[in-house]
Amino acid sequence: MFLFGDRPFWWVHESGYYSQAPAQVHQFPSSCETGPGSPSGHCMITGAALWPIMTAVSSQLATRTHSPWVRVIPSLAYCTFLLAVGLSRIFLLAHFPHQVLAGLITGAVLGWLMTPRVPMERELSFYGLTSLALLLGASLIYWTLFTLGLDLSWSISLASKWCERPEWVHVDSRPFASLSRDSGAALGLGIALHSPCYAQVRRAYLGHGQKIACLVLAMGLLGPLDWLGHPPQISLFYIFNFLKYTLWPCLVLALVPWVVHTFSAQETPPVRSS
Ligand SMILES: O=P(O)(O)OC[C@H]1O[C@@H](O)[C@H](O)[C@@H](O)[C@@H]1O
Repeated sequence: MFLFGDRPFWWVHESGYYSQAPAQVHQFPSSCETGPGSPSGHCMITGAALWPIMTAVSSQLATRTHSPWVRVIPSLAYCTFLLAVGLSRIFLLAHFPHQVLAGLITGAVLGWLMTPRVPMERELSFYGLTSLALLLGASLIYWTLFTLGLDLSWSISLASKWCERPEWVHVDSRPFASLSRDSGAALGLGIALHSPCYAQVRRAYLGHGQKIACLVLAMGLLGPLDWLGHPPQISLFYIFNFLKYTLWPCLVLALVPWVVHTFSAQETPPVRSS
């Protein structure tokens, strides 16, 4: 039940503490999150996702510099950025401070635990089954609790009720949107890692210029792809969301590097052997 925290933007109205003198709260387009408040998803996901980057940069610096001050820069940047994310979540009334703290700690622990365990060498069936287990497991828990009288969508109703503007209640903040995203990404990771494009690029060496080209091309493709796939019907949205996030790892890990590698290999004149 501790995962069911209220968010401040609806709690001020629902708690009854301010029934005598109604509180005026200022909301923002990103205040109206529809999931439960505890722990903060932004802090947790950002903390977990940046952990491997922070540790990789730290170890690079450790091998290249002897200054202990330089080596702590990645950790300081990590903490400062997360602090900013956490403060912004509180400022927006999306969270109470303890929910942000719980998100920060959970994110760092997840990053620390999962970084050495990224499944890169597993069979495609492993990724497919992981995706299926996520989808079926969460749906089963949802419908079982729903049948027992516990509606896990309670937070969507409260967010919709107390959000200042209906257009600020984003459908992609719903818990099932996260589920379709994560299960799609798990499947996409497997497809990408087992694709012929990835098999070619993993043996190739990409120079700095090619890496920058990959980044630019990936950003250029992911932007429009993110914009697509917002059908008004909720079940269609989940299906589109799943497909979109299945495609993302395929683009980023396999297709884009393959295109850049193939294209730039044609541009580079072959090295003559003496
Ligand atoms: O709990 P917060 O900080 O408002 O973050 C909510 C977000 O948390 C993320 O974990 C989810 O993937 C998003 O879909 C969701 O919008």
